[in-house]
Amino acid sequence: MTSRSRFADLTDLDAVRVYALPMRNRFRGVQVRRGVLLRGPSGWGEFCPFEDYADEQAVPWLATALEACTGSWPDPVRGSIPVNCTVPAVDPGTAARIAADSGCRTAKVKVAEPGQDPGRDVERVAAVRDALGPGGAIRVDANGAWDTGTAVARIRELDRAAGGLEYVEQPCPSVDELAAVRKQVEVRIAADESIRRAEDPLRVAVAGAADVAVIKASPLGGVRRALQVAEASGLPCVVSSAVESSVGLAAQLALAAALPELPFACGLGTIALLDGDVVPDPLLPAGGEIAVPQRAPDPDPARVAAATPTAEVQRWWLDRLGRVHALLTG
Ligand SMILES: O=C(O)CCC(=O)C1=CC=C[C@@H](O)[C@@H]1C(=O)O
Ligand SMILES: [Mg+2]
Repeated sequence: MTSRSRFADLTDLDAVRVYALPMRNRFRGVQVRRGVLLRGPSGWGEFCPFEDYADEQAVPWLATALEACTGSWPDPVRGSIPVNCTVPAVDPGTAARIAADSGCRTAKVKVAEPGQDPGRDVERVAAVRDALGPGGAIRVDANGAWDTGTAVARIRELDRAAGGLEYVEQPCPSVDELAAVRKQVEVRIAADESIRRAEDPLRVAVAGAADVAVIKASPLGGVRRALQVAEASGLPCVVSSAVESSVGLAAQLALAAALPELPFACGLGTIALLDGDVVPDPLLPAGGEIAVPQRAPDPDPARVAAATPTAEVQRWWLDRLGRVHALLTG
């Protein structure tokens, strides 16, 4: 890919559409997911850094969107991706329903939600185990909320409630804390927030901080970059989404499809978290797997029109896109 195609002039894009899709349950403090769909010579891409991210942090997200709409993805080595369903920090009944309705054999359960009692995590995990039955796999994600002592205690408790956890994602904020926790528990540790730059997975591996690397194309600057990072890490990788529409999710599926090894289900069953989509055939799992599309699906104009936010919100996103593009190309 040439640098010209990767960092296209924004005026080369022939469509730029801001969307806003409500979430079925609050997730990561977000109730409405927003972003921008971009159409270029190779199709559609999506720019959707979370709204609390600084412009600098959003730069690799734009590189990912431009790779999709002006460049290309690596060849896939598999045609479908096993995925987990994602269970937000909801009540046990809702958690069980999400897991059962998904048809997935693996569930990722959010825990350590700020302001929630830890007993709620135990109930949620137990309800998901009941819904999945003994053959399913359960992983939990604490988003770095615990100190090491709390992590060790909670992981043991949640491992019992789950009847065995597959892994715990980012129990503590720092790499050193992950390494310390990993020495004290039997459950595998996965690093997510600790992997945001190309050199991070290696740092995590060298520190003995994780058994699994969670890889996301957007913060790493695209499918090709993320693939290189994954291969350099030497760790088994799980590809996880950024809770995009199906347009952006296609890039994450392309990454999962191109990894030489894929020993775990990926965190790509996230369209179910959104109430709606911008494409006619959302990239939802069937039988716990998502078929890999050859390119991002085309948004449907009527759905995009229905998801178009206020003029003020559109302006905010277009201004952000312009600033981030200037940083990317500057
Ligand atoms: O991995 C999944 O099952 C879904 C994606 C997911 O959980 C996340 C996507 C985007 C932001 C994150 O807070 C969150 C995560 O921490 O992994
Ligand atoms: Mg995570």
